[in-house]
Amino acid sequence: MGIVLGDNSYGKAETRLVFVDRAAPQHRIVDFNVTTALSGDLAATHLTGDNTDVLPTDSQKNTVFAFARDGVGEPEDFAARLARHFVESQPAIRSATVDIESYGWDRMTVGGAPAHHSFVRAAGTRTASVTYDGTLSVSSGITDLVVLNTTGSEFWGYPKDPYTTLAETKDRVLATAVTARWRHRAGSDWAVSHAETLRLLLETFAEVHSLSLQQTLYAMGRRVLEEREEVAEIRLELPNKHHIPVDLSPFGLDNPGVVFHATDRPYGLIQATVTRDDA
Ligand SMILES: O=c1[nH]c(=O)c2[nH]c(=O)[nH]c2[nH]1
Repeated sequence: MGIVLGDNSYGKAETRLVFVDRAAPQHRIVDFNVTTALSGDLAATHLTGDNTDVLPTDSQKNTVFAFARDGVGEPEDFAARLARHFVESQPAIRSATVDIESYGWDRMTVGGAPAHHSFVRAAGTRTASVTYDGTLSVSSGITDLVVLNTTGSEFWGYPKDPYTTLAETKDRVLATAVTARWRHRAGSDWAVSHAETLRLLLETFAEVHSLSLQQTLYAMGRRVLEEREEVAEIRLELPNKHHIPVDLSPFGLDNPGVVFHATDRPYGLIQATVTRDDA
């Protein structure tokens, strides 16, 4: 029986980096969660414990902070800088992936004026994932973006087997927490590309009259590919955050679509990649 080492990588997960830009009286902040993953000729450490080629994960964490000294810019650019650095400075490293979660902070309004140094956490988390192995591949995304339509959603026409109890509906609450990740086929202004893609995802969620969350998902992905030519493909993961109408008849009350039980588990999970047929 032969035993061999398969795919492997190593890095520092979840380095929490906060950068405060004090250049103007109105401060700005960047709040990242950075994960590095390096791979290459790393058999020696696995097989014999020879660490000649193992840049410590502690050094990787330190690099994240050192590279932030003069500003970090867009998450895609910061991830690319780091990924390139690890491959170009470490002979054994062939490929580096840097994942960043970027938490948004909105400036507070205090006494009707924009605050100088006070912020409130924004909804949703922007994500970027960059791999450098001689060429750069860049994906951007969003996670934990919770959205809800109070109407404009139906679900009916499904098969009924002996275990089906779900009532068909022509009007339900549709809610989800969007996780989306899209691969770029060309570089672009990352901030604009992200803001516009997010706008398209949200607008489509709001505008589509939904016969299923699957239909909504596909429409969201399709709209992004139609309007953002820099995007090669997009993957969406949409948990169906069920809102179940409560039967109030035991209390002698009707419920004309006003009282719901928002359940958190279990939840339907709808996932798909929407791609170009030339991607
Ligand atoms: O939009 C939906 N898709 C499903 O596949 C499904 N299944 C279910 O129970 N409710 C729903 N809703």
